[in-house]
Amino acid sequence: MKKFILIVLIGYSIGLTGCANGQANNTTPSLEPIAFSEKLTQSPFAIVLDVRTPDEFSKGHLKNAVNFNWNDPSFASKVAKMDKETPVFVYCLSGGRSAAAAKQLREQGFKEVYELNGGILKWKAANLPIDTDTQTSVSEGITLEAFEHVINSEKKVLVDFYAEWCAPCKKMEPYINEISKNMSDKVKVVRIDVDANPALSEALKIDALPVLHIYQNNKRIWSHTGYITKEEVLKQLKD
Ligand SMILES: O=S(=O)([O-])[S-]
Repeated sequence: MKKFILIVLIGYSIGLTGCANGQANNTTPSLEPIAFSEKLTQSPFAIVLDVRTPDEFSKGHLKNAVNFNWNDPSFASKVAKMDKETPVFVYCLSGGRSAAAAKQLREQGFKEVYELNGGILKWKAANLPIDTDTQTSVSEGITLEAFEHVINSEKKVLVDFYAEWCAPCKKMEPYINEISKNMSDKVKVVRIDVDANPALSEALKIDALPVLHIYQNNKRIWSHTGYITKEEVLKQLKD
C-alpha cells in the first residue's frame, strides 16, 4: 500500500511559510528540467509527485518523490488529502500523465503546481540525479480499540500522526524521537503512520498532517494540526 497523503495546514513558520507564500499561480507552465530542479531546490518542503506506475517508480525516481499512480482509482482520494498550500512538483515519464494530473490538482485548488516538461526522460537526458531507493514499507494498522488501550496511561501520551511523504512531519520527527528517549519517565510517545492506519485515522478524523495529540488517562487534553516547534510541544507536556 502506498502512501496516503497529507496535509500541512497552518502557519509553518519556517521554510514552509516561504513556500506557502510563494506565488500562487494556477497557470504556471511546465518547467524545463533545469528550471524544475532549481525551483525545487528553492522549495524544500514541496511535495514531489511521481504519477507513474509503481513499477516505473521502482526503477528510478526523483529524490524524495512520492508515487501516486495517475491511472490508479485511488489517485483522486490521495490527492484530496494533500495540503493545497504546499507546492507540488509533478512529473511522469514524458509529460502526458503529469499534465493531466497537474490540471486536476489546479482544478482542485492547489496553488502552486509545477510540471516537469518532458518528464523523467528529459530529466535524465539533462544528467540530473535519479534516486533508486524504494519507499519505506508500512506496518499493519491498529484498531481504535487497540489505540484506546495505548493511550490509557497515567503518563502523558504524545501521539504523532504522520506520513512518510509529509515534509513537516519529517522535520518534527527528530525532536519527537528525542522526547521519546529523554522523557520516557513522564511521556509515552506513539507515532501513527496514517497511511498504514487509514481506519484509525478516519475514526479520529485525521484529515490533515502533521497532527499531534496529547492524552492523559484516556482523555485527549491537547491537539495541534500543522507544524509546531519542539519548544511549544515541550510546554504542553510540562504544563
Ligand atoms: O504519460 S507519459 O507522458 O508519462 S507516457
